[in-house]
Amino acid sequence: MSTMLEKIWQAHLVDQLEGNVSLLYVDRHLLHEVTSPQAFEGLRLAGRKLRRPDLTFGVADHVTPTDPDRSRPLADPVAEAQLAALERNTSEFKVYCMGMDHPNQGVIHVVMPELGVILPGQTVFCGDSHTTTHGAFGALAFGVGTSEVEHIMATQCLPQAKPKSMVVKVTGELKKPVSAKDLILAVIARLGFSGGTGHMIEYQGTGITGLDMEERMTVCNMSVECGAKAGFIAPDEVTFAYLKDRLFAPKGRDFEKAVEYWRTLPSDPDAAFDKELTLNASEMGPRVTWGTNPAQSVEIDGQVPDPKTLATPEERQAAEKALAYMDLKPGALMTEIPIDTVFIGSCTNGRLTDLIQAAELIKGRKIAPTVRALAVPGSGKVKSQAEEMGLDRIFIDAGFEWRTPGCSMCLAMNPDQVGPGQRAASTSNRNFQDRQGQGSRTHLVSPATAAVSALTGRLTDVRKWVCAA
Ligand SMILES: CC(C)[C@H](C(=O)O)[C@@H](O)C(=O)O
Ligand code: SF4
Repeated sequence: MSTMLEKIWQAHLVDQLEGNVSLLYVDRHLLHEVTSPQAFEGLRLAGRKLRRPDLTFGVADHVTPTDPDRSRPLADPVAEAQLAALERNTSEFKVYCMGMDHPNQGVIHVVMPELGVILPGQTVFCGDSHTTTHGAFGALAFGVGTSEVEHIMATQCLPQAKPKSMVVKVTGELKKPVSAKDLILAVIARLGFSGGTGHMIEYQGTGITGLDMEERMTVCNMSVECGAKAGFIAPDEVTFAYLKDRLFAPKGRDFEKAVEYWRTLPSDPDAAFDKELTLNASEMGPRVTWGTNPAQSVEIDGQVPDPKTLATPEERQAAEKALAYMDLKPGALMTEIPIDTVFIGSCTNGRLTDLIQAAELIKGRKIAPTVRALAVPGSGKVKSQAEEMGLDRIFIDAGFEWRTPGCSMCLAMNPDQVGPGQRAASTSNRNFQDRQGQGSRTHLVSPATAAVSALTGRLTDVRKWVCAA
């Protein structure tokens, strides 16, 4: 009668500390250039060794420019220092690291799964909130702070209070072109910006088991956006097939033995959860955010809500503030909102299937002359696979910029930014004030919605587009 959370927690329990705090063993520790330099420095100052370099993996992504010209030193001295520190530290402490020139370099949450670094039943931590992505494999995975990064480096353990459990049951199946991104935006809208706080969400139901691994990663990636500690999905045949033969995954007989163990991980059918939510995937349409947090979304054929109609004073106040920042009027049709920037990429939607979906819609067409559009593969592997399929040509011929891998326009830590007052349709996961650049306005959407919106120059209902085409 255990949940998957209890099973994985129990299997990693090193010691029970005071209160509700457990000391957990860490199977995978992921590092990037923004949150690791200080932790390495702390380790060095304390004269400590890195406990398990073999369980630690690094990659350059956040400040890495996506310009194909990657000459060093970078123009931004802070970015240069962060990248140089990552390279120096991982080489000194003997950590496998994909620096800026490594062929597999890319966004950490895209790169690690595709190399088979992440396996079901593992504990996976990283100084990055979207570590929740790896829950797609049935791993207990979430972001930690820089001091915790240092703690893991030194001990390979992490003290943690056990979160509460929540099950989100998604019945039915998505009706294409409605996507996993629309699904998770709908879940977050239902739960609210902090509705998941203190909980670990397990996603269940046909709406989830029908998704491929890339779609499951999109769902788990955004779990943190409703305040949840993490989200995860029980491993199944889809998971095992994805992992087989990946670089760091077990091979041959070891793989079979691992699968036997992985099959024991799913929550028992009668396991009890602290909280439960049910949604029907077949009723979902494409979604778009209108506000400045990812819970503020409606379906694309809807309207900007009137703050007065919202349930609580907090929601009303947040909506008023958001609409002022976004320069939107209550009642405006979402499909009448013009956009000038389109970003397809990030750890939410920078994988091969995301690029394929977008490319199918723009093939042989041109983006609106008022739009700047970026297609940014999430990793070197995604980029080369996309290029083998000729997707780069489709994007370039349509007027997109085809970039090299990195976090890019997802956050304003590198040269890809949305200007003040500009409005973007973005496949990333956060629409906070100034997120994509000072004064930038972000509408979170799926790759399909981003693609058709690039063509029309306004937020567009991909269902109508598919019918018309
Ligand atoms: C820079 C990093 C610490 C941050 C995170 O924790 O998520 C970033 O990846 C983000 O998406 O906001
Ligand atoms: S792509 Fe965006 S959300 Fe993902 S790790 Fe990079 S900055 Fe964070």
